Amino acid sequence: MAFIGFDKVYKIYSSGVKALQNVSFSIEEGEFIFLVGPTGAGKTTLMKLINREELPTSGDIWFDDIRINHLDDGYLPFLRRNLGIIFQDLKLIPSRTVYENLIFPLQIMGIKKHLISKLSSRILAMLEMENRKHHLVEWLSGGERQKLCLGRALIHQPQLVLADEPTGNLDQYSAYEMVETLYLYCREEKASVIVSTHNDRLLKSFSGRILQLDQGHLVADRYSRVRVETGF
Ligand SMILES: Nc1ncnc2c1ncn2[C@@H]1O[C@H](COP(=O)(O)OP(=O)(O)OP(=O)(O)O)[C@@H](O)[C@H]1O
Repeated sequence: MAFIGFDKVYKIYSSGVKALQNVSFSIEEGEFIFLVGPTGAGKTTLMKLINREELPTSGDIWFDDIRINHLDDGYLPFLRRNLGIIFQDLKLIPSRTVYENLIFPLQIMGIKKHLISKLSSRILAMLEMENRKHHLVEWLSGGERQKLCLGRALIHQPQLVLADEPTGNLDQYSAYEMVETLYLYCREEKASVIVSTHNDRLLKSFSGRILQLDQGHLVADRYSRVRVETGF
């Protein structure tokens, strides 16, 4: 059984927009996926279906042997424990510190203080933001906020990471660094990672599977191989 499975999924919003049409694919554990397609192709919708923020109009979605479109709402926190999500609108609390924002998901999960301290130190070191730990998020640059979101998504060591346009406001080097972090996380933790992007240069910098949507249809599913995987 695949780790993630979409089986003939349709998503038609109440406005009548057909955001996804007859989409079927499967993803194995440890796969790194770029999700591409023009504006409005359905990339965010696809991620929201995996996160159970939206339900499909028809078809089934499987996550680790569980048919999540039939999952009782009471089980959603268990589903989301296995997910790390980087949203387009970041969802940080600007009036709180870097540290407070970082550990927020761990507190919700009821993780013990000593483990929170260990996990947060590891992530702050990974982000090279130890000296920003007590800074308010509103003092950070856009790129630093995006880095913090990346850390917050990975801090609980999820099995699946969904990153929706995580490099949107970043310069090319920072975008590369962010995807490289996700790429290494995928390899080291054997986690699956789905990154939606409009940035073609990133596709040329990392080997991986590319799922391409167009007007709600999955129009291509291919692999790209890059000979040298470090540096631009
Ligand atoms: N809540 C909603 N209600 C109605 N229509 C929606 C809703 N969310 C998205 N849509 C529509 O569904 C289609 C797919 O949107 P989606 O955000 O999934 O595309 P996308 O590929 O992520 O686009 P972008 O690259 O611009 O972020 C678009 O036509 C969009 O306007």
